[in-house]
Amino acid sequence: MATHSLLWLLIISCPVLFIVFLWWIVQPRPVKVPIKGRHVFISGGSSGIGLALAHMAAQEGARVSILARNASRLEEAKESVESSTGQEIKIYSADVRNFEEVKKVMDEAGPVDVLICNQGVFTPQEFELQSVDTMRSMVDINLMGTIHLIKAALPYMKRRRNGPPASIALMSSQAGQVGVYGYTAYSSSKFALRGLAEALQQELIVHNIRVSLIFPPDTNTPGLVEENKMKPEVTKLIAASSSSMEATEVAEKTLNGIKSGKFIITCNFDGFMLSIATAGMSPQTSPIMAFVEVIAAGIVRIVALCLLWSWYSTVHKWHNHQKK
Ligand SMILES: NC(=O)C1=CN([C@@H]2O[C@H](COP(=O)(O)OP(=O)(O)OC[C@H]3O[C@@H](n4cnc5c(N)ncnc54)[C@H](OP(=O)(O)O)[C@@H]3O)[C@@H](O)[C@H]2O)C=CC1
Ligand SMILES: CCCCCCCCCCCCCCCC(=O)[C@@H](N)CO
Repeated sequence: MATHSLLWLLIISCPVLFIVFLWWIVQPRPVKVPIKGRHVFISGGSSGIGLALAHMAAQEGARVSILARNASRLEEAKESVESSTGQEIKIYSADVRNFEEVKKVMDEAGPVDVLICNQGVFTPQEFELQSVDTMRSMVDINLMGTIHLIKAALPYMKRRRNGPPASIALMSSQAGQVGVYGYTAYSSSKFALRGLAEALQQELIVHNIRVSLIFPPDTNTPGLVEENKMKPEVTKLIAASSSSMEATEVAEKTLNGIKSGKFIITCNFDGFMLSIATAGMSPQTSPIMAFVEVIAAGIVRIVALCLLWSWYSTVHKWHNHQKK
């Protein structure tokens, strides 16, 4: 009897002690990043996920600025956000590829509290068929554009002295966690954001700035409608491994993740599994999530290997079908 209860005590106390240990070591420490009354700057805010974010942030009482190239789409976005939320928002027309333009915008917009680098372009195509120019535009807009935005906004963000933490959020993709057929250039540009975010968080922690990385699945946006017109069949089949979402749902996950100071922000259950499979050396602020990552690692790796097996079967089947 006594050994029985001792055994139970051990079984229960081991995980509890382990969680306490994780709670003690996780870095950066968990924080809250308030949105209300703060300056939220969203690039690519005139369409899709960015526009949904602008609506939501304005609804929550943030001072919202959005940036994109096309001036008339910016005007439309401004009208729609203002009429539905009653909050005034600022619009800026610039191409993120041009650092001088971006810098001018940031000088004019004033200090940003929450910078959401969401602009992005995606053209899926087999590597051998895709032109170097198309590839370069994805890397330039998705990666260099993000670097330009942060570079221009950071000096002002760092000048904040006290007050709640600031935040820099980068819109990656599930194709930034796993390479996917047809996304050679796009996946490169989105994987790169992870390295950027991990290194940047180490540099900015002392300035009380939190970095977040968002990994959405296929999301119903004007961008996706365009993308689907030329998506290779194999890319469609593989991307269907994760269920698709609405822009408002992704925006909600994003904003909640930013407010909780999360480093990795996942959007659906598949994305949650993917984040465990690719936890790597990314920071984890939540001791519970750290616990789940450790306990589930082995089994999730098996699931990942099975999924890869099915993806490779798809590729082979398609290849054989094409040869016929
Ligand atoms: N939709 C999806 O399935 C998924 C999307 N994502 C990512 O989410 C983000 C938003 O995607 P989504 O809402 O679908 O995209 P949309 O195509 O609907 O919107 C893209 C936005 O980015 C702006 N933009 C594009 N290029 C530039 C540029 N050079 N300079 C400034 N602004 C630019 C566009 O405005 P304009 O053209 O006027 O400049 C527009 O506001 C992207 O980073 C994308 O990679 C991630 C996973 C899935
Ligand atoms: C271990 C368990 C794994 C769970 C399932 C993982 C499924 C991964 C599917 C990847 C799909 C990539 C979609 C990219 C969307 C995107 O960015 C484009 N629409 C362009 O915007």
